[in-house]
Amino acid sequence: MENILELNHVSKVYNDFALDDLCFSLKRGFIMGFIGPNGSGKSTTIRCIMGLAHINSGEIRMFGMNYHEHMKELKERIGFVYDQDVFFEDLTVEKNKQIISSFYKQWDDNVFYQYIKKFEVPLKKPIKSLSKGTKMKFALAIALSHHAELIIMDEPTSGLDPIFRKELLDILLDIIQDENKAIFFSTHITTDLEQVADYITFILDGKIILSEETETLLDNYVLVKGPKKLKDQIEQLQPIMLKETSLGFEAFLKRNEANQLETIIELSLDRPTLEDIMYYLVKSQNTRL
Ligand SMILES: Nc1ncnc2c1ncn2[C@@H]1O[C@H](COP(=O)(O)OP(=O)(O)OP(=O)(O)O)[C@@H](O)[C@H]1O
Repeated sequence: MENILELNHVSKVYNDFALDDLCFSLKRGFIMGFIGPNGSGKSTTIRCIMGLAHINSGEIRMFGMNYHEHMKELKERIGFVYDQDVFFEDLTVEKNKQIISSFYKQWDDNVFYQYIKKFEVPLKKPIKSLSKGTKMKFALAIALSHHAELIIMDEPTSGLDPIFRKELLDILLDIIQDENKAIFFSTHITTDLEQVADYITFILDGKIILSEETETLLDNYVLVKGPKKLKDQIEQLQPIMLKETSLGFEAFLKRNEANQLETIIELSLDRPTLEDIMYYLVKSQNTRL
C-alpha cells in the first residue's frame, strides 16, 4: 500500500524547542495514534503537516507528492480537526458550514447533515454558544463531509464525554473500512488507541522515539514483578526501569531480554499497556538526562 503521509527528516526550530529530524510514515487503510507527554511537540508536528507552521528542513509528502508544492490541491483531500477555535464564533453553525463548504469541491451536504443529526449539533446557534464538546462534534462533521482520504486530528477526544468518545472511535473504525483512507490523530487517551490504532508514533522532546505497529509495540516489552531476593538477577538484564515496591520489585524490560525469566515461577510477567510503555520510556529518558 502507498504511503499517504510521509515525514522525511523534518526539523522545525523555535527559540526554546525544536522538532528534530522527524521521520515516520502512514499507509492507506490504517489508523496511526500520535502520543507523547505535554509539550513534546505533537501539535507543532501537526501544524507543520498542515502547513500552519513552516519547517526549517526535511520534506513532508502526502499522496506521494511534496505537500508544500501542492498544498492547495492536497488540502482538499484532508479532513482536519484542530484543537483550537478555528470557526467564525459569532456566526451560526449553519452559516459556518456555508462558508467552509465553499472551499471544498467534493463537499457533501447529505453527509454533513447526517453527522449533525447524529451528533445533535444545533444548526441555528452561534458557535460561541456551543460547549467544547459540541464544537468538537461540529469540527468533526466538517472534517468528515468532503470525502477526505486522510483525516488528521489534534486531540479530537479531549473535552468529550466517554459516550461520545466511544461513538467517535466507532466512526473512525467505520471510515477505515475504506482501505483508501487513513487517519492520523494525537491523543493523551492511550486506552482509545489500544482500541483503534494500527500504529503508534511516540514523540518525546521533539524526537520520534518509536513508530511501529501497536501489537508489535505491546509485544516488545514486558512488566516483571517479583520478590526482593530476585532483584539482583533482574538488574543484570539491564532493565529499562527497575523500582522497589512494598512487595518486592517491578521492572520494565524489552521482551527479548526477558525470555529466560519465563521459567522462574516466583516472577509474574505481564504485557504492559500503552500507558505503561509511555510512562516507563519517559521516566527512563528523564533519568538518563
Ligand atoms: N509558535 C511558537 N513559538 C515558540 N514556541 C512554540 C510555538 N508553538 C509551540 N511552541 C513550543 O513547542 C513546544 C511543543 O508544544 P506542542 O504544543 O507542540 O506540544 P504538545 O505535544 O502538542 O503538547 P500538549 O500535549 O500539551 O498539547 C512547547 O514547548 C511550546 O512552548
